[in-house]
Amino acid sequence: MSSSKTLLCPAKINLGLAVPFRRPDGYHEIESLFLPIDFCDELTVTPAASLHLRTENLIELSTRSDFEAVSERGDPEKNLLMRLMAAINRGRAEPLRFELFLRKRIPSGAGLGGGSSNAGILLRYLIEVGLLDRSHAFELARSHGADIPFFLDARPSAVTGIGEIIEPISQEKDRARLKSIRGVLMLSDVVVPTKNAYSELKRPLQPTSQSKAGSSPGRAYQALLEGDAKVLSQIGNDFEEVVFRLHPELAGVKDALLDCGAFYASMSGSGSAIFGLYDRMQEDERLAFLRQRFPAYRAVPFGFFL
Ligand SMILES: C[C@](O)(CO)[C@H](O)COP(=O)(O)OP(=O)(O)OC[C@H]1O[C@@H](n2ccc(N)nc2=O)[C@H](O)[C@@H]1O
Ligand SMILES: Nc1ncnc2c1ncn2[C@@H]1O[C@H](COP(=O)(O)OP(=O)(O)OP(=O)(O)O)[C@@H](O)[C@H]1O
Repeated sequence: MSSSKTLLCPAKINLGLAVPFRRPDGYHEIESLFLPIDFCDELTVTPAASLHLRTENLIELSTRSDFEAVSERGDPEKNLLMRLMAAINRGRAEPLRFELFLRKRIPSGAGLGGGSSNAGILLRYLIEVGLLDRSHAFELARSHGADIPFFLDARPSAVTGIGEIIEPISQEKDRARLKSIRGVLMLSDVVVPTKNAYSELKRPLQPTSQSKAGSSPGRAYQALLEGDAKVLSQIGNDFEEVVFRLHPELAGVKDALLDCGAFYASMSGSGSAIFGLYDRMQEDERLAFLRQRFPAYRAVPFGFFL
């Protein structure tokens, strides 16, 4: 392996996210439809004399400082990419040495899985070039973050367990429909630490369902393909209740996305990003309206990453 390779690291959104209970290990069981989107970071991997991280921070929000803290301008050893490489190299006689150049667009604390995507895409690349076997990569993914296993093969999937049970759900015949859907992401300076969001749910230890989301990923996916707003309106994200209580303005953003024609709108993951899904029409007008109404937010158009 001598040349460099640039890899896209897609963000994900959750269409429906149910959290029925807490487990004895402190993690929570989830049930969600994960959809990768074409809002991406870019990771360039180049063989080098030493292992190091170089970054370009393209996050246009105050939360850009969270990423600065884990860049070469802060403490790069805290970056998930470097933590993963350290774990891989601990088990090798000859350490892997790369320059990892990350162009960062996906904000942290947004529920978009940005850091997890960087990690999953790097692991996938190392599998592809024969430097890591699949089962070791999966174990590293699982042990470094609940969202990372999904990004080893980022495609529309029903995700359960704590995030490690992943069933790809889309078929080739769905492609045209999925491509016809346009989304808008509303990004803000609000950071929701994932750990706090889970503990605010106050879920019981035993597997009795307290979820309000009623999220069946299969049902959510069918309704998405059919654009069935009625079924989709019954599919929710359990985190909205606790996050909207702390940040009521986010509920207003979701309502505005629905008011301007979304057939579905929701918070992603544990927040704070809010997304709306639209049939492909009047995108420019929609973005102009949202940007004028919410000047403190970034309205980012997206499609699915297929
Ligand atoms: C909210 C989601 O984005 C939904 O897709 C994910 O569940 C979050 O996954 P993540 O950010 O990769 O989470 P991790 O970095 O592994 O965990 C952060 C913290 O969130 C809590 N956590 C996370 C995932 C999970 N299924 N149950 C949890 O209780 C744990 O307290 C954990 O210490
Ligand atoms: N490569 C990385 N990209 C982003 N954040 C990183 C990275 N490595 C470490 N971090 C740290 O991880 C924290 C969480 O970042 P991440 O991008 O996973 O956001 P998130 O919105 O919490 O994701 P989730 O969808 O899992 O809720 C950041 O605040 C940052 O300190």
